[in-house]
Amino acid sequence: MKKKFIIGIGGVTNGGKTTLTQRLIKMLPNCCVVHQDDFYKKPDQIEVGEDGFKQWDVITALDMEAMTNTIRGWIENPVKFARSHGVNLARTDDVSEPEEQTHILIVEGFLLYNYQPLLDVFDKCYYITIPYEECKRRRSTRQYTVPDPPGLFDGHVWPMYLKHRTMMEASHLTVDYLDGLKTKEEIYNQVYEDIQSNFLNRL
Ligand SMILES: Nc1ncnc2c1ncn2[C@@H]1O[C@H](COP(=O)(O)OP(=O)(O)O)[C@@H](O)[C@H]1O
Ligand SMILES: NC(=O)c1ccc[n+]([C@@H]2O[C@H](COP(=O)(O)O)[C@@H](O)[C@H]2O)c1
Repeated sequence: MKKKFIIGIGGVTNGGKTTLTQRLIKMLPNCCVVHQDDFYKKPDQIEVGEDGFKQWDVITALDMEAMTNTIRGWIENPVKFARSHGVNLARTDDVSEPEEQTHILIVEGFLLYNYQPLLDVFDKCYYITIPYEECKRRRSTRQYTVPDPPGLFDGHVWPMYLKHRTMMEASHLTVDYLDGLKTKEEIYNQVYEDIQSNFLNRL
């Protein structure tokens, strides 16, 4: 029986991916996380488009090879990965050895399903959506390491989101959509129960 599961939490910027991920990793056993944002290239390596904006919301702004290698490291040895990332493993006195237990990796990011080499690693693909107005409102209060210049949301962020979502939908990947307008609690409960019934109760 398979005992390693990779769960993607993708979706629009400010949809609530990180919020959901933080709650899940607290509650799921033997659960590690990879954040796509950690693989951003340095600001001076980000291309400037014809529109004058730095192109932050495209796949080439991220070191996807490094991210793929990190995920492959977890696949090869989730116990070693967990230990080296300070993740507590389930106690071994009343269950099996760590190597025999179920391990979960959550991969979180806004462009998860637009990089071909990673598409087949996911056992489950969630995708959080929120409408334009709510996204723009949440984004306006968000502090990134590099602040958004005026006009970036309408000129780059939102159009790139629509473009990448259309590309994902054309890829025939099976995606479970999550309504990011629901409360944090509702979204968490929905996903937690889904993971429990799909991956944990079946073992
Ligand atoms: N379900 C929700 N309802 C209302 N606000 C939310 C919800 N989930 C997240 N937020 C808020 O939206 C902002 C972005 O959340 P975050 O989890 O960082 O999104 P992402 O990782 O998708 O960019 C934060 O201020 C967070 O508190
Ligand atoms: N983490 C960074 O270094 C950085 C810098 C500039 C913009 N961003 C923004 O981060 C967004 C993606 O992250 P979220 O899905 O967490 O919002 C993109 O829309 C991008 O414009 C991130």
